[in-house]
Amino acid sequence: MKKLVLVYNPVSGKAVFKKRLDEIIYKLQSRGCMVIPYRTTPENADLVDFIRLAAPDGIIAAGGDGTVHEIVNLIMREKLNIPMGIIGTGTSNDFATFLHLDTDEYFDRIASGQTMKIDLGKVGDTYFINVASAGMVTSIAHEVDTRLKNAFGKMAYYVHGLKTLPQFRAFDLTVRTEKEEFNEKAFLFLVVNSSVVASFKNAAVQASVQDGVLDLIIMKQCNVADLMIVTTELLAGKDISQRKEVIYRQASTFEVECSEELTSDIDGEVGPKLPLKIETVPQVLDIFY
Ligand SMILES: Nc1ncnc2c1ncn2[C@@H]1O[C@H](COP(=O)(O)OP(=O)(O)OP(=O)(O)O)[C@@H](O)[C@H]1O
Repeated sequence: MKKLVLVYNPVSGKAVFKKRLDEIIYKLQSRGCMVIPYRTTPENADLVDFIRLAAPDGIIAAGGDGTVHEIVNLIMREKLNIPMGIIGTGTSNDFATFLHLDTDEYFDRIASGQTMKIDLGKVGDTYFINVASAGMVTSIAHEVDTRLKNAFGKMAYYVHGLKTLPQFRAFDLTVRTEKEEFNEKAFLFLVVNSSVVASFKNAAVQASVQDGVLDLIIMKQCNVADLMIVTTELLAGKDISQRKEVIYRQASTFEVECSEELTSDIDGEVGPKLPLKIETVPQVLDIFY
């Protein structure tokens, strides 16, 4: 019998998982899995001990991108060497959306132990599964309070962005990869693993979580009209990588510097200030898939 710790965040999204707990336990138990629930808190001080004591065959993270990020880092930091599953119940569930995990068959694959190895990104000691970024989208995401995020859901970032449009600032960025170095005045940059970012489904067209590289998207400084066109195309899921306002690159290492103080965002959490060295750690995490 497969033993699984189900780490669930009771407040993610609209606190939806509380209503789904019984259903999810049923789905796993009826497929022959033993389910051990762990309810998260902002600290999760005893989570490592809990997991060590439970000695599970896998961890299922039920929450938003923040919960997924925390479990990824726990597995890596503690060298747990067990697969992780994802049940997306947050405001945005970018990684689960990218892998199309929101299906009934996913529970069959968890129960049968079907996994794949995926790349992660790393900044300092912190791993990220989806995105490291800095610039205007970062400040928007952190300013949106939870209530507003819940009320407007995925549109919150965009709506809030429109409100603050005149305050958008460009930053002088220097980017160094293993292949090149360049400078650009830009509104924001993102280094992504999957192509779903801030609920934009096709933000990085070439992204794969198994290719051993990360994808850089830079939104160059441009006028408001052009910015609106790119945003509209992003919302429509169009490929923006070839647009003149965008720089798109793939590389295994990105060093990003900024002439001003700029704070990064790592998988939706506040990250370190620039300069950043962002590395790909190829095929290092087992995911139920
Ligand atoms: N029991 C709890 N009570 C209050 N906050 C909690 C609790 N458990 C976890 N959290 C907080 O939830 C946040 C992570 O939320 P998560 O990212 O999973 O969902 P979300 O914010 O709804 O979705 P997303 O990040 O995808 O927009 C963390 O800041 C964590 O501290």
